[in-house]
Amino acid sequence: MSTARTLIRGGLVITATDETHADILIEDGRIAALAAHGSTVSESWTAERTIDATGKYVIPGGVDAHTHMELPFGGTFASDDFETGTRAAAWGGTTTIVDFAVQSIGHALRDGLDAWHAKADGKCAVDYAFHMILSDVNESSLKEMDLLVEEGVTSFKLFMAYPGVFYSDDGRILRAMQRASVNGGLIMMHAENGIAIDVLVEQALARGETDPRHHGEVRKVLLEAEATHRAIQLARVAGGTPLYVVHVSAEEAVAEIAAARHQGLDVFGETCPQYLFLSTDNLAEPGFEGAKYVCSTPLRPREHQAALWRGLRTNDLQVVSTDHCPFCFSGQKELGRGDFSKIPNGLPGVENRMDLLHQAVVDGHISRRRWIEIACAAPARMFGLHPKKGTLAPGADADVVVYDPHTTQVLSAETHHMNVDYSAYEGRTVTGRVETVLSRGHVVIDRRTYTGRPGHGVYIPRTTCQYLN
Ligand SMILES: NC(=O)NCCC(=O)O
Ligand SMILES: [Zn+2]
Ligand SMILES: [Zn+2]
Repeated sequence: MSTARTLIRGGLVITATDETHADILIEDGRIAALAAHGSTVSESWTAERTIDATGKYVIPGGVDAHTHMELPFGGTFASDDFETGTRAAAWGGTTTIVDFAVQSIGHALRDGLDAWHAKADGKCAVDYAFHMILSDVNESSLKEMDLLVEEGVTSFKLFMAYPGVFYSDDGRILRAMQRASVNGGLIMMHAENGIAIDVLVEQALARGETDPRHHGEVRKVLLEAEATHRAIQLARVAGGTPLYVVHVSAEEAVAEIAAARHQGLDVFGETCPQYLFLSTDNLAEPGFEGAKYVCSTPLRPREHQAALWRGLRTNDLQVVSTDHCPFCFSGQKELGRGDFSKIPNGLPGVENRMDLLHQAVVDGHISRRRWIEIACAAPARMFGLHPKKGTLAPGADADVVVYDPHTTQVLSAETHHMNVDYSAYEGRTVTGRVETVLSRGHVVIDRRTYTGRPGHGVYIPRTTCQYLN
């Protein structure tokens, strides 16, 4: 479908590598050209639509490489489906999500992938792609991995946590890694020692420790660090398979990744806004309020945040994704009243990521270019979406956000667009707000009005990782 020739004029164009006052010409859903603002080249451009970005930032649409729309978990489903979740993503300046299709135990990868395509097809407001969760590594699922890589599902998440659900033992992990080292797939790891955690859960419950804060206490830092270390060693044994550790929350886990990278290994790390902005203080909120903050890996004591920020600055951590996996407080998180282990794991955040990371720019944790690197460019390269996504360059998809860096907003469930009855950041004031969003040249948010539609977003098959050391 062709879109109007569009001009975005007068903004500060920020990519992972440059900041320039430039105008952008968009044609047929792609960026046709950039030229210095006021230059004879850009002055000669004409278009059916001109967006005035004076005083604003013009940035690539966000790439959120870790979402779970409608994930079945703990006897319920994540409360955002692909329609509501991708609309919320658009509101928050994210124009591509990579969600996780799930292989159920005893089923083929293909069954899981087909099911996720059916959930997403015709529903999405912005573009989407899939990783595959491997819950049942066996001869036939290993063979299927090769086919999936060929068709554009090029990353596979394995779990060292959640025994009996998604868990794989070390032998299965090693086999999947060996296969990935041949077919080019990227192994993503949920690195927590789930077997040991389950013992601690049982012992805590036997002592009558049932409140949400105990979720954080049993999922120990050492068990995240140990699993991270083990995953790295298994990847080495498998022949140096690239490894991407998801939702890193603990300083000690960052240290394992940093040490591996120091040795030149292809080990990468992702963290999430909840670990950067929230802490065990939230899990310990009075009554059952802490349930709102139950996710795995868990929130950590505030002291861990400095190591995560440092990792993001030094590139020991490369990506910030949301792990968006919302469950309503009412009726869903409440499943775990009286037993923290029954609280569905996951936090909402797909709408908040770009703003929270801009706040990190305002607070001096990261530079503006690093903001774009960790939220747009790196996830696009890591997951084979570059050069279509994650940057503003001729030929790239015209996924563009006009961002107002001066307006302040208060994050709240009253005003957010995610289908969940609370905000993990309720009442937090942030500086900066998405103003206008284009997805492949279509305006989907027009000066704070939603103008998108379900089905505009298309499935994007991916190439293999473009981020190797
Ligand atoms: N992170 C979380 O608590 N829920 C989603 C599933 C996962 O990523 O492990
Ligand atoms: Zn996980
Ligand atoms: Zn996740």
